[in-house]
Amino acid sequence: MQSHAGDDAPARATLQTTALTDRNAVPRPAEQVYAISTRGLVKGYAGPDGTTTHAVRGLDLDVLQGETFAFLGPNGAGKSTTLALLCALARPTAGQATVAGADVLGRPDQVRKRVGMLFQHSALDPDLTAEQNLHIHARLYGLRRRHARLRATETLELVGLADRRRSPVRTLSGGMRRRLELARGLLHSPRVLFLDEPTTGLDPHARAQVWEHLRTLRDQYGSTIFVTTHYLEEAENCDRLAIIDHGRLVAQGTPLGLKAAIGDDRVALRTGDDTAALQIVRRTAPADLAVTLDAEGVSLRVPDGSAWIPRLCAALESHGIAVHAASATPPTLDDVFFHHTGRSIHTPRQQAPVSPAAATGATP
Ligand SMILES: Nc1ncnc2c1ncn2[C@@H]1O[C@H](COP(=O)(O)OP(=O)(O)OP(=O)(O)O)[C@@H](O)[C@H]1O
Repeated sequence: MQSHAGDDAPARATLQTTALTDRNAVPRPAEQVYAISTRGLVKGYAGPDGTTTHAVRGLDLDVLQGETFAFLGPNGAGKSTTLALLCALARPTAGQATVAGADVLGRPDQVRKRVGMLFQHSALDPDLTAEQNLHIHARLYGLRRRHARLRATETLELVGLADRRRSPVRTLSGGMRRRLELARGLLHSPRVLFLDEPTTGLDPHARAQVWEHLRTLRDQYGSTIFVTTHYLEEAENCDRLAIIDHGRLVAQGTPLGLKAAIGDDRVALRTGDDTAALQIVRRTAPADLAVTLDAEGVSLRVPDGSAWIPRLCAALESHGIAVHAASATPPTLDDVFFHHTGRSIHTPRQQAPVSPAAATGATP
């Protein structure tokens, strides 16, 4: 396994010492410190009818310390289950994971102490004030009374709620409640913050505010942030992302890198006669390219899409077909998802494959 945030890291200390004392030493790249590292992580749920739902199937994941990392996948892909495993709230069926320097199987108590969590469902008491909610949670985390008060004040300021500290939670907007949850998750200064779909149900303005605070956390405090989401634009906000589908990791990288790997632009044409246009475009484009017709018109994927537009328009117009609109769009993260899974992230999920529990127990 790699070294982790929170290890007593003698290797890192050695590296720094070497750089200071040995001028002839060959410079080495800074050692990468992982806040989260998993190998072959599996979680199966036994069903009453003797089948097993494999929610997570052999996950290998590395998240660098200080990184904002998105875990992107459609409903039922296994995101919440992975989060529960990484926060040591559920035991893996197989595999291993180290989070904030502690092993989730060997030291689940340490993992829980070192991470902060924001669940999909609110853990706030609506009748207590923002401040009272934080005090209670700080005491539950084991913070002494004075320290609890101090951290409540600090975290309320961090999420922009200092002026609402005496407001009962039920009077706060949905966005403010999410930010208060964020403050709650930060009370004990966690090394890694996990957020399960933190902006689901929020309007775009409130969503942007939550992200503003997450970016502050990363930029000012170097926090490691792990966010599950099915919003493509949220994954775009992150330093890196992993795409999960049916419990398996299908791709991992930076948003730019993943999109660049797809390469091709999407060219879409709206014409006076899309059915006839489909045939002309098929004859004009290279033979191995798939040209499709849907509600948005005729489309195809080609490298350097904008260079193809004049060529296709000329071919269509020479056959008397008027082109009303033409566009070339670089790949999106949904295209990346499509490339790896054969469907859009917004397509309703097929029934997850199940297998007889007795046959495996831990089969990914
Ligand atoms: N406690 C459980 N018992 C049995 N099956 C479960 C349990 N929890 C989750 N599952 C199943 O495991 C699979 C993955 O679920 P999970 O909640 O991890 O997905 P998700 O990506 O977080 O979905 P969502 O975005 O809808 O929350 C699904 O098929 C789900 O029905």
